[in-house]
Amino acid sequence: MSELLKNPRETEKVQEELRRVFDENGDVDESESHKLTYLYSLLGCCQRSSETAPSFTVTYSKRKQRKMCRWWLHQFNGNDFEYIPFGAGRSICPGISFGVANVEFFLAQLLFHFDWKLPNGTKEKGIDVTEVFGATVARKHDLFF
Ligand code: HEM
Repeated sequence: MSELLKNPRETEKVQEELRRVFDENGDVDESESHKLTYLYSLLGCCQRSSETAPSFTVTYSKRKQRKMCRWWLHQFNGNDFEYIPFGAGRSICPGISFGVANVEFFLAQLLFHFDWKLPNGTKEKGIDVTEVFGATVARKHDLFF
């Protein structure tokens, strides 16, 4: 939501897609979700640039346990670790489908039914996207709109 508010042109494009696909239906459901290519691309970008789960991938060697920062792994191009918002390997998130479906559906509903505006003359550049790290990554300051 923060990224979309910072990029109104992208918001318009994704709303156009959603409203075109679900025009007849009048509401968002799973029936046509395979047609939401722009929404999926945006979600992919956001998951890559702003991770939800800052946990560390733990790898084991014979003698020691090594912790490998997954944000750092995101900087790798051209191998299997370039996109791992749900982790990888044996401890990969088992809730991927449930998690993705909920994020997509919730966001798609809000975009379909509402036009998002920043309050009180706030400019896109004024949105503070500072994050704090814990069990999950969260905004440091609440997002009001
Ligand atoms: C968009 C939503 C979600 C994101 C971004 C996410 C991300 C992650 C990440 C990064 C890990 C660590 C993987 C690793 O250590 O390599 C993880 C683990 C895990 N996730 Fe998720 N997750 C999401 C939703 C869910 C949901 C909905 C459930 C359960 C219903 C779930 C259950 C778990 C469990 C049980 C683990 C531990 C797996 C293990 O250590 O064997 N997650 N998740």
